[in-house]
Amino acid sequence: MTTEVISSSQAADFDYVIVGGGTAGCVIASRLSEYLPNKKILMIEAGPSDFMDDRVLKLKDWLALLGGDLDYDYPTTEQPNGNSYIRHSRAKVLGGCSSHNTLISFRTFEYDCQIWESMGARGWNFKTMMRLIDNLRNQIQPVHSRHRNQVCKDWVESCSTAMDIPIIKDFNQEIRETGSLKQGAGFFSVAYNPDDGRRSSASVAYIHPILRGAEKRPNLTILTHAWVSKINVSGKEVRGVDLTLKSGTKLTISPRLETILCAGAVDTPRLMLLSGIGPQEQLSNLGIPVAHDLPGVGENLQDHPESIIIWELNAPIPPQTTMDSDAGVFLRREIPNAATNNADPNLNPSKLPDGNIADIMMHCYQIPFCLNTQRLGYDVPVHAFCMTPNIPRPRSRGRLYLTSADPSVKPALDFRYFTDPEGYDAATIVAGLKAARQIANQAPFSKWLKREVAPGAKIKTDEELSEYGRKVAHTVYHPAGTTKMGAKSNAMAVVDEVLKVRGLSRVRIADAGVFPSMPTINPMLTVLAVGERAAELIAADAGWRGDGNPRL
Ligand SMILES: Cc1cc2nc3c(=O)[nH]c(=O)nc-3n(C[C@H](O)[C@H](O)[C@H](O)COP(=O)(O)OP(=O)(O)OC[C@H]3O[C@@H](n4cnc5c(N)ncnc54)[C@H](O)[C@@H]3O)c2cc1C
Repeated sequence: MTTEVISSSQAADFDYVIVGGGTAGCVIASRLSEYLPNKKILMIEAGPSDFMDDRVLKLKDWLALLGGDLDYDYPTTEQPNGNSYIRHSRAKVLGGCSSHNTLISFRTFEYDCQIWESMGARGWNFKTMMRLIDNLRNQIQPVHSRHRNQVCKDWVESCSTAMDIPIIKDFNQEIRETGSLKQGAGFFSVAYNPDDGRRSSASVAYIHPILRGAEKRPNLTILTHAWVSKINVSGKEVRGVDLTLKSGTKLTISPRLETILCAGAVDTPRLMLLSGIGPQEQLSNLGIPVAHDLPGVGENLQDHPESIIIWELNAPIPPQTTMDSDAGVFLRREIPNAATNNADPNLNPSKLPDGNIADIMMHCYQIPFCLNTQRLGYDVPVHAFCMTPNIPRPRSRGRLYLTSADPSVKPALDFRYFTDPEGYDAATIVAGLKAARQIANQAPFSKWLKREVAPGAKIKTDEELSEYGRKVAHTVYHPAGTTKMGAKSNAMAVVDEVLKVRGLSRVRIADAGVFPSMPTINPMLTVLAVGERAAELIAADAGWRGDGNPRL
């Protein structure tokens, strides 16, 4: 079972402490306790357990969790080129964001692995990523036929006809076999149980078997409702963390071996900065004593921005669905290998050619997802269908920073959306909106549509589409990169290729923050793979010799 209480005598009895029982944290807790049965592991989660909690477990109800009591709900700073009203949901519950996301599951592309390696993430190659993803415990499969409604099926068919692209039966099989996705449309693969519609989140797949007693892990303690407020640094060594239990009791945990930070791309850098680990100038200006000057903490903030185009339907959407966003389309806008012309050395330092892999992606939403259009005065149709073009490999880079030493003040998230000097990000959104209209004009999908609600027929030129597209821009909820992995020579890297924090001993980071750059696809499987690899690396340092598979 999970617990909300540990005593001060227990506090000194752990070998490893995992901060954050989220997507990567759950993988690491499960694997480390399996690989190292003689080591004691504590995982600390700020939120409650999701075990037997159908509010969380029923995938279709995901939207109801956003903005509620299980959401940290981070605002963004003013975005002069984009939308300043975006709220970034981050889950506060066991399983982290995999407990409130849509569980769309894509394998990492080979190209993204090559970019990572070119940025100093040695060993994070495609072969290794595929091995790690093969090893995941989540139940992942294409949306079941019983969850495919006719509107969505017609949409996929129209994507294929209008754009002259194939229908892909299994996106992940395609990535596994060819290394990427080029143009194509199809139903997503989703981490869920098609029989009961429940999530196969990180906690369900990795922790629930332990909570049910189906797997015995006497060496693992899962502490919920406990907030980690400080990483304790002595000299150049991390000694552990301070935390507050649900009861209000404060404890210091000093693991014998390592502290592993898995609080996510927002809360890991936030905790590091509040603990004095980060850019010296920022910390000194706020009066936070500097424990370790590390300039990259909070920098390199990335996301998948998306925009939206909305139609009113002339009939209600049939009820079959997994979570109202069951299918998607991948397109290619630029000429082959255009990425080699990218002048920014921080984005593609080795000028790696991108062939003709997808550079536009679109989800469909079978609900009125009108939160950003309504503010501009557009109406909200009862029966709606939305397409949300996003930027798979965005070029704008932002930063996360503290504005106060007060730990209750949320950090500033400045994504700097649509600020890349070449205007690549904005152009991708315009191309996506135009493609969406082409698809909407194509039968059989076109037969379902009554009218375009937003932006509406009056918005036509590229300039108009760009302005609209950026004003109503939203997030696919994929912040990453704020504690990036990189080569020793890169002063802005926060962790090395084995996830150890630069210049400090006995501490690693394993969450979406370590991504050197954003993978082309929705990132959850890549985060789970980071968790799997972190567990292998940590266990190997403690003498684990693996399961007989070669470690690349
Ligand atoms: C609404 C939404 C929809 C998404 N949909 C998809 C999708 O369909 N497919 C996809 O691939 N990706 C999706 N994503 C992105 C994906 O879910 C995340 O990238 C991924 O889950 C992040 O994992 P993580 O381990 O980095 O962090 P998290 O999963 O966020 O884990 C961090 C954990 O740390 C805990 N924590 C934080 N601070 C502290 C502290 N100080 N003390 C103790 N505990 C702390 C948190 O409570 C949380 O449980 C979505 C995200 C959101 C928000």
